[in-house]
Amino acid sequence: MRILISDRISDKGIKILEKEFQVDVKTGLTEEELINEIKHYDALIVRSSTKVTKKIIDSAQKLKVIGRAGVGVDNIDVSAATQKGILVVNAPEGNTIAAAEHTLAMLLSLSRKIPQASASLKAGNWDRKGFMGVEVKGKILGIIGLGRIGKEVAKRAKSFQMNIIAYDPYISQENVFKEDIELVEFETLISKSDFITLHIPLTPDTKYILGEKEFKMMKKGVRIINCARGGIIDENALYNAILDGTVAGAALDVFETEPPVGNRLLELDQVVATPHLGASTEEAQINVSIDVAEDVIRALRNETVKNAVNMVTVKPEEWNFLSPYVMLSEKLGRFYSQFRNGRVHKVEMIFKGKIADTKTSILTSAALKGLLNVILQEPVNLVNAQVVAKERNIKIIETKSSDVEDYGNLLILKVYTDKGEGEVGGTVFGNNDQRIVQIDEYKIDLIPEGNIILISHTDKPGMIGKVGSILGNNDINIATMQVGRKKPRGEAVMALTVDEYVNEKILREIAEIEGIEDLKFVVF
Ligand SMILES: NC(=O)C1=CN([C@@H]2O[C@H](COP(=O)(O)OP(=O)(O)OC[C@H]3O[C@@H](n4cnc5c(N)ncnc54)[C@H](O)[C@@H]3O)[C@@H](O)[C@H]2O)C=CC1
Ligand SMILES: O=C(O)C(=O)COP(=O)(O)O
Repeated sequence: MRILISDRISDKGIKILEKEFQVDVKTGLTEEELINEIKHYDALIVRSSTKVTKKIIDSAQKLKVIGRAGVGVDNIDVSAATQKGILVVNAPEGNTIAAAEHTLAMLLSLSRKIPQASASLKAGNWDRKGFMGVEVKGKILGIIGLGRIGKEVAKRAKSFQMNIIAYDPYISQENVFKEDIELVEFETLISKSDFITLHIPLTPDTKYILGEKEFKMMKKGVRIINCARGGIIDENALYNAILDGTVAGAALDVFETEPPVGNRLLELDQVVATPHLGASTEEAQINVSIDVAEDVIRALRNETVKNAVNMVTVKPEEWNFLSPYVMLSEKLGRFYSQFRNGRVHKVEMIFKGKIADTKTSILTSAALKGLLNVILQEPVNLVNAQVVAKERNIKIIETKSSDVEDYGNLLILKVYTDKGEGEVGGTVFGNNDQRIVQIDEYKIDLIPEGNIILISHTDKPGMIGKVGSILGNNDINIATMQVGRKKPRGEAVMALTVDEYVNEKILREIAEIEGIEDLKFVVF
């Protein structure tokens, strides 16, 4: 397998990848060049410079994973990747401290005008009046986005005796000590803060979170720090707010367009700027390079990854328990679509027992993967299964109950089609002994492996013998045989596991036995 690295990352990660894969580092590629290159690769690793567009993703032929050596994935068309079943992973922890420290450096640069003073001195001046600063002690620092970086910024700002307020709609006050950080509404934050720093991702929701209206609500003399993403601040509105004196200064590490060629903000004395250096420390670059390399390897080996962006993440301990159920769910789907026809409009996954308290969404994806892969031409995997199903107007529902009936854990895949509904249920015995234990209302005990002949028939003497002799005459060896029935001599289901592939002619011969209503050959 081949890996393309299209932005500069630390050698440490590259060395890990090279132990197992062919790695090519090609930086500075245009979109056109990347469209041509991507066809040959199983994995792509980027930082923020490469824009992984839909065109690039659509040109990929065997791409399985896109790795982001850093946090923000706004440069990757994640929904195009999901659609195509390509996993996106990032490395969100390795550069937290670097970004937080850079933010503090920017805060102090801004309050003490260090870059301007340094440039003046180097230009031959000795100006001690022109660079009067302000202290940060006792000032209100408003943090927008209290995630990994926002929290580290808060800790450090606290040691400067700043008063910290924060806005993050996804965090509640119980998660932070009120003495350290007071969570407030957005309007309160922007109107009360002396310094505002942003630590949110760029998404359609956060685009221009600070614009003309917000700058009008701010305290006169507020200072703004953006070490998160260009595009979360409306740069024109910021420019005007600096000119009209509302904003005393801004420290910007990121820009709407990078590099920020012709950006008027860079002409202003009140602006301190760095070229997207938040994550640029030796330590952070080693961390993210190793983290992304390890996750890309896991993805290429089909193992569970640590930092999936477009799939549910499962911790290794949880994965040990879940993985046999993931395999079973896929088999339930594969089984169902081979023994029933009809246009599917709803899929219900029913979870009973302890399994109901786990990340069931991955099990639902696995069942859909099994079900849809038999029906569709396009490859369906755990990344795109739910998206593909929804695109086909298949309603997906999950029903959970902690009730334990006959089995410790039971998964039932119930499928609703234009020809009626049907279900198949399974469980796992011991560590990884997967079984199908229910087909519609029939109880059964079937190992979902190999080739299975599934026969709906009337239960009466001689049926098993007749089926067995046709198979015997054709040199087909029966490995196991099961009958599920509601009552003696009523409707029943017979499941035969056979060692050989059974051709159409033999299946037709069996189907003609009197009392057999339906017959399907299922291959796992
Ligand atoms: N300048 C640089 O080199 C770097 C920039 N970054 C940027 O910093 C961002 C934050 O990184 P982390 O703290 O690691 O991410 P994170 O995911 O730990 O934190 C983001 C926080 O933003 C919050 N949030 C989301 N939408 C919000 C909204 N509308 N209003 C307020 N809060 C909102 C989330 O609840 C979360 O707590 C990244 O997305 C990336 O764009 C990250 C690393 C380096
Ligand atoms: O991790 C992030 O989100 C960053 O912005 C760092 O970007 P970079 O990898 O330095 O291009």
